[in-house]
Amino acid sequence: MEIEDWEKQYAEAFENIKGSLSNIRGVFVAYNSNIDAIKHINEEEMKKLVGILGCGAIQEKMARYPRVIDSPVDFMARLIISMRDGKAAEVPTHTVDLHDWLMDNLVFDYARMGGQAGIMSNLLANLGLNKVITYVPWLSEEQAEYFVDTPNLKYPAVEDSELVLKHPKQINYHGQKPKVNWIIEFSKGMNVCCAGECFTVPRDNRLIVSSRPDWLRIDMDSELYERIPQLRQDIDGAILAGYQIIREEYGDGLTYHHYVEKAVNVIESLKACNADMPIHVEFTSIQNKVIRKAILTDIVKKHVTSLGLDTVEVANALNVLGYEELAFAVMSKDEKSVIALYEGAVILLKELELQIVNIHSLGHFISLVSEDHPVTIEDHREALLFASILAATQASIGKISSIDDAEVGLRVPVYEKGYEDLQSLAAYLIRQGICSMDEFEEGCVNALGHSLVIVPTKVVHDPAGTVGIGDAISAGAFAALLTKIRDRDKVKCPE
Ligand SMILES: Nc1ncnc2c1ncn2[C@@H]1O[C@H](COP(=O)(O)OP(=O)(O)O)[C@@H](O)[C@H]1O
Ligand SMILES: O=P(O)(O)OC[C@H]1O[C@](O)(CO)[C@@H](O)[C@@H]1O
Ligand SMILES: [Mg+2]
Repeated sequence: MEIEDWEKQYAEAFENIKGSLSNIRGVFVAYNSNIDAIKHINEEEMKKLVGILGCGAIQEKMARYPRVIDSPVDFMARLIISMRDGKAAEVPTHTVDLHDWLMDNLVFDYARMGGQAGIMSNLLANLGLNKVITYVPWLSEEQAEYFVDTPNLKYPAVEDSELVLKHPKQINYHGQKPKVNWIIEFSKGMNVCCAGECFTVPRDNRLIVSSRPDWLRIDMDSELYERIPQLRQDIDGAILAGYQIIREEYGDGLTYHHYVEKAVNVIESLKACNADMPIHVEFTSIQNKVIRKAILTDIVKKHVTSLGLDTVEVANALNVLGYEELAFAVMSKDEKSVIALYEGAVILLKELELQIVNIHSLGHFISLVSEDHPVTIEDHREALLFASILAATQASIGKISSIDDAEVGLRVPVYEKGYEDLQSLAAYLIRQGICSMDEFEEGCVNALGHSLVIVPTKVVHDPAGTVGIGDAISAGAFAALLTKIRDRDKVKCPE
C-alpha cells in the first residue's frame, strides 16, 4: 500500500473509532498513579550538585552502578551515567529522603500526572468514554488533584458497606501520603564535568526516580475487592499497570508471592462476570529480574488477554523467559532485529497464552493476534492506526484534552522510514511462505496459528515531550478494540 493509501486508512479508522467510543460502557484502570515532579536540569545546576557532593564520591558510585537510589550520591551517579550515555533510565528509591534533598537543592519546574495507570485514566476520560473507573491503592489528596475534572472519571470506594463511584477528589484519603517521582530531563549538547573528566550529552533524555517507600503496595482494599463483581455493568475491559512496583521483600516480612497472588485474584474477580473480558497489562522497564519474571509467568500468563510493550521491553521479557539469544538479536542494530522482534512476539503470544501482543516502536506498530480473538484482523489494524493518531497527538501537543485534539495527530504524516525498516521482515515472511508481498503491504497477515498486523506510524519530528506516549498507544488501541468487540456484541456480560 502506498503512503497516500495509508493516510486514507488512517482517516477512515479515526472516523470509525471516534464515532464508536461512546459504545464502550467503561474501563477499569489500576494501579500506578503518581505525581511526576519534572525538572529540566542545566549545566549550572549540575555544577552546583556535583560541588555539593564531591566528584570522588560520585565517580566511585558510578563504577558500582547503583540499581536502587539510597542517597544523593547514588542519584547523581545514575544521573551522570544517563547523561553520558544519552539513555533513559528508571531507578527506584525506597525512602523520601531523596525527595527532601532534591527539594532543598534543585526544586522541580512543574508537576503533572504520572504513572501508566494515571496517564491512561486521564487520557481515556478525556477521550469521552462513558466511564473510566480508576483505582490507585495510595490515593492521596495531593494525587487526586492530578486527575482530570470530568464527570466520567470515577473512583470506587466503599461507604456504609455500599460500593460508590465518585470523582477521586471526593474520596476520604485517610491521611495517605503522595507518591512523587522525580523526572530529571537533560538536553543534547550539555557539557558535564566531574573530577576533570568532561563529556557532552549525546541525546535529549531523562532519568526517572521512582519513589517506592515500604508502604507502597500493589494491593486492593479488601472491602473493595469483595465488591469488584458489582462493577460488571460498568465496564467492558480493564487495563492494569504498575506491577513493577512489587518488591521481593517488605519490612513486615511479606514477599512478592503475596502481592502476585493478590494481583491474580483481582484479575480473576474482574473476569467473574465474563471469562472473555479483555484485560490488558502494560509492561515497562523492570530492573529486578525475579519480579520481571513473576509478572510475566504468574500474573500475565493464563490470566490476561493482551500485553503492551516497546522493543526494549520485548528483549527484557524474552531474556527472563530463557531466550537470551533472541533477546540479544532484538536489540541488535542490524536489519535482522525486526525478524527477531516478530519471532519474539510469537514466543510471548504462545508462552504467555495471550490473545494479543502489541509492540510499539518508532515508525511502526505490530500486533500479534491469536486465532481465537473475536475481532477481525482489519479491525485490529484500525485499532493500531487509532493508537498511532493518539501517539502523534501526544507527541505534537504534549496532551490530549479531547477526541477532537486528535485531529492534530491525524494531520501528522506517516513516517516512510518506519515502513521501509520492515522490508527485511517482509522478505523473511515471504521466504517462509507465510505471506505474499501484497498481504504484507496491506498490514494484515494470516500466519500459522496467529495473525500479524503491522502498520507504519505517524512520527513527530520535534516532539513536545515523550513521557506517556507508549501509554497513549496502548490505551488507544485497547479502547479501539473494545469498540469493535461492542460492535460485534461479543461481550456477554449479564446486565
Ligand atoms: N516523536 C514521536 N512521534 C510519535 N510517536 C513517538 C515519538 N516518540 C516516541 N513515540 C512512540 O512512543 C513510544 C514510547 O513508548 P514507551 O517506550 O513505552 O515509553 P512510555 O511508556 O514512557 O511512553 C515509542 O515506541 C513510539 O512508538
Ligand atoms: O514505576 P512507577 O513508579 O510507577 O513510575 C512510572 C513512571 O513512568 C511513567 O509512567 C512514564 O511512562 C512516569 O509518569 C512515571 O514517573
Ligand atoms: Mg511504556
